[in-house]
Amino acid sequence: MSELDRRYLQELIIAELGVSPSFDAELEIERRISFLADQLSLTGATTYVLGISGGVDSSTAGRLCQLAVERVRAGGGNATFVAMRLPYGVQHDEDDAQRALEFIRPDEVLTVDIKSATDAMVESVKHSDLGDRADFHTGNIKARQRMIAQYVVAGARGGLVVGTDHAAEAVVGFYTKYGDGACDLTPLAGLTKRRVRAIGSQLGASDQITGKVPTADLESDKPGLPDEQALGVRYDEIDDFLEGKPVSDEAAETIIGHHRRTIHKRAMPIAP
Ligand SMILES: Nc1ncnc2c1ncn2[C@@H]1O[C@H](COP(=O)(O)OP(=O)(O)OC[C@H]2O[C@@H]([n+]3cccc(C(=O)O)c3)[C@H](O)[C@@H]2O)[C@@H](O)[C@H]1O
Ligand SMILES: Nc1ncnc2c1ncn2[C@@H]1O[C@H](COP(=O)(O)OP(=O)(O)OP(=O)(O)O)[C@@H](O)[C@H]1O
Ligand SMILES: [Mg+2]
Repeated sequence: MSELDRRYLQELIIAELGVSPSFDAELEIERRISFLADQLSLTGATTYVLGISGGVDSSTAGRLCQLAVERVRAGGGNATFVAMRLPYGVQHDEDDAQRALEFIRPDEVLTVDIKSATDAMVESVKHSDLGDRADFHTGNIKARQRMIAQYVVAGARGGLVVGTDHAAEAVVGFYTKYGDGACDLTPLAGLTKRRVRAIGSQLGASDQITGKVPTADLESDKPGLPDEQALGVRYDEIDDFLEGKPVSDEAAETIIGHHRRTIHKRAMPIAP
């Protein structure tokens, strides 16, 4: 691909994902809290539901949700934030998840262990050929079990499920389709990873939270596998690409390759 073609594609992707050329953490916090508060009155929902893993994305989105529901209540409205802990058995970095909850100070914490549901599904499909990546596919079952748990709570409480997708994940399609990719609204949309960290930090998250190595943590064989290792590209490079800065040929090709292979995840289902 020529330099000019690549540059053009970069601009198209930046526009597709709505990454802003400038960034002010305070302004973005205000804009996103207002968005979350407004959506409750617009939809008639009274509850936000979000899984809290201990990672920076859910910590930041969770705090924004809590601040939004507090704002709605201060205005006389009815709104609650339910933070869900969704471990698969015992989470190896449970301390980080507890630190995230201390930072968020959610109205309610609900814990659902997704292990039995995940294991039951694995057992039920084991007669089908899962090939040599069974642990990888089980990881996607975990993400989808978390989705089910959040949707049942949202359904029962007149709530909406909050997603943590942002531009740096969306561009490479690094999420499970209809798993953590399934949600009703995405308050972090358009942000690069470093901007999510900056917002988290501005909201008062500790360095331990904002500096935590990003991990999907879905594969039992590879606990805490860093996203950057799975993706083959660093978030700093993804962020530079999305902020319109130059990146190495290798990084650009990796990002564009992931983007191309995951177009279907950012689109409606294919129809005739
Ligand atoms: N061209 C096409 N047009 C329409 N649909 C297409 C398609 N190609 C695949 N598909 C469908 O998409 C499916 C594959 O997508 P999907 O099921 O998502 O699975 P896949 O993309 O293979 O795996 C999910 C990836 O996201 C990562 N992840 C997941 C969850 C959370 C996080 C995190 O960062 O926290 C990361 C995970 O580590 C893994 O690398 C196929 O099984 C097929 O059903
Ligand atoms: N163990 C878990 N408990 C509760 N929710 C989870 C868990 N693991 C993942 N999730 C949900 O799935 C989302 C996607 O995970 P992802 O790893 O992208 O985000 P994160 O863990 O918040 O941040 P990071 O990407 O930096 O690790 C999380 O934001 C969270 O809402
Ligand atoms: Mg994570």
